[in-house]
Formats: sequence, C-alpha cells, structure tokens
Amino acid sequence: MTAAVIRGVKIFQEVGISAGTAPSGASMVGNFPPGDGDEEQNSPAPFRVIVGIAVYYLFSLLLFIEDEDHLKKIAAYKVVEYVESGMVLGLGPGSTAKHVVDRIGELLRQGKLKDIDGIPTSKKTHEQALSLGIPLSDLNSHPVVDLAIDGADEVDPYLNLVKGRGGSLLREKMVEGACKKFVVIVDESKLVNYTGGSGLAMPVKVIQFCWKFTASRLQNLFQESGCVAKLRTLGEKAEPYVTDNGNYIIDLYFKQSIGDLKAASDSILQIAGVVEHGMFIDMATTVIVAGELGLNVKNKY
Ligand SMILES: O=C[C@H](O)[C@H](O)[C@H](O)COP(=O)(O)O
Repeated sequence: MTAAVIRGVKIFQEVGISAGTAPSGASMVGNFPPGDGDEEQNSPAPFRVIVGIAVYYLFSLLLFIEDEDHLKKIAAYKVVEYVESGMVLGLGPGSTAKHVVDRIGELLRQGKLKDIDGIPTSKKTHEQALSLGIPLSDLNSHPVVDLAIDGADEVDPYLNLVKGRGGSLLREKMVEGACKKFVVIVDESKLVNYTGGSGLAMPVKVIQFCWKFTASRLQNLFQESGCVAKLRTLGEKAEPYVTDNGNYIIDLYFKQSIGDLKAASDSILQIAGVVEHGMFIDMATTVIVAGELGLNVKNKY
C-alpha cells in the first residue's frame, strides 16, 4: 500500500490535480502535517518524525482508499482537457466515464465551458447529464460528433476495444462511430495482449426471440477458440438482463484468440438475431491509461 500511495501522489502531480480537488476533500498531498502543539514540541525529535510519518501515511491511506476509482478519476480529469466550448460531445456510461460527465457539468457550472451539446449513450448517462444541467441532443440533430469520451472493458495493443460489460454498446457504437475523435479512458487493468485476452465477457446484443438458438450459433462460430456463450442474467432469480433497447446480451468467453477481428465481426453480424457486438475495432483515436506510475496517452495516428 505504501508504494501505491507514493505512486498515487505522483499521478496527482502529473495531471495537476491540486490537493483541494482530491476526492476526500483533505487538503494535503505531499505536505508534511504540522506538529500538534506543546506536548509534541517537547517530545524527542525521532518520536515527532515517527508520528509525522504515521500521520502522513494515514492521510494518504484515506486519500487512496478507493485506489481504482482514483485512477479512473485521474484519467477523467485528463480527458476533459480535450473538451472545448461549442463542441458536440458523445457521453459514455460506466464508472470511468461517469467522472467525465460530472467534471463537464462542473466546468459548465463554473462557466469554464460553454455551448456544449451532449449526446448520452445510455439512459443512465442521459439522467446523469440532465441532473447536472448539461444540454442534450442526439444524432438526428448532430450527425457529426466532435468528440466522444468513454471507458472500455479491454484495450488491445492496436487500441481495439471490448465494451459492453456494463450493458451498453449499441448506442455507444452509433455515437462513437459518428465522431471525429474518440478518446477512451481506462485504468491499466483493462490492457490485454489480444482482444478477448482477459478471459472475461465479449458481449453480443441479440433480440429476445429464440435467443438460445442465436447463442448456440455464436458459440459454434468460435468453437476453435474454445468459446462458451452465456446469457447475461440478473439477481438471484437469474432473470435475463434486458438492455436499454429491450435486447438480451449473450456473453462470449474465449480460451484463445479469435484471430482476425474484422472477419470475426462480419461473421457475428451475419447471424440473424444479432443486433451488435462489443468489439470496437479501429474506432478509438486516443486511449488514456491511468496506472500506478502515471498516465500513459496512446494515440492511434
Ligand atoms: O457497458 C458499458 C460500457 O461499454 C463501459 O464503457 C465499459 O463497460 C467500461 O466501464 P467501466 O468504466 O465502468 O469499467
């Protein structure tokens, strides 16, 4: 934890987040806490040093108690630097992008951003943006989006993504496919050697009608990669998870690489009953990765 704390402080310094903006509201980052008063003044120097160090690490522990969420927040603060007044923005869902929407709302309130039109890619993000007073629009009114910002579940070395483990991928693909720049923010746990390489779900949206038939066709398609297809369910009763657009999700789990992603994408989309899949191939223009050692910005071009 100690090392992580020290590295975390470095990250805050790199993105220029001041002590005042640290989520706990505590006002120290890197400042040694002051002495307590007479009693401590009279204590032997080594004792004061030990107490000082202990207090420092206690504060640091409080600051970094939600370490992973901090990394997401740091990446979110960085990505908002790409936002300019007058832009049409694609606003993604998920725990990382949520911080971006919060920050944009804050900058609008402070008058540091103006004339933003947000296009949310999920109902939840729509509600969040509304509650923050972010003006909203859609692709009908703005078929070209200046910038989309979103999280991802996997990022491969070519900046191909897997998305949709949180349930959103169709509206995301529509909005992010219509944007000039698509900036993705992730923490380093999302980096994989190849798409599907985390061993976790690659989601496919399917219509409800005869979903078992569609699931078995999907599984057969990737038999050589050891694919297992599972319906996404919710709660103890294992009710099917229903998406914003009333579809089901079939999660595909691979034991090995599925090879050519474009070919895999075409084969999936050719199956009648499939609505869309969670591979975002060649779409991200920039990926910002937040890790314990700092921020790493990867550009596609
Ligand atoms: O379905 C959800 C979206 O595709 C999210 O962008 C993705 O799941 C990443 O979410 P998070 O930032 O919460 O890890």
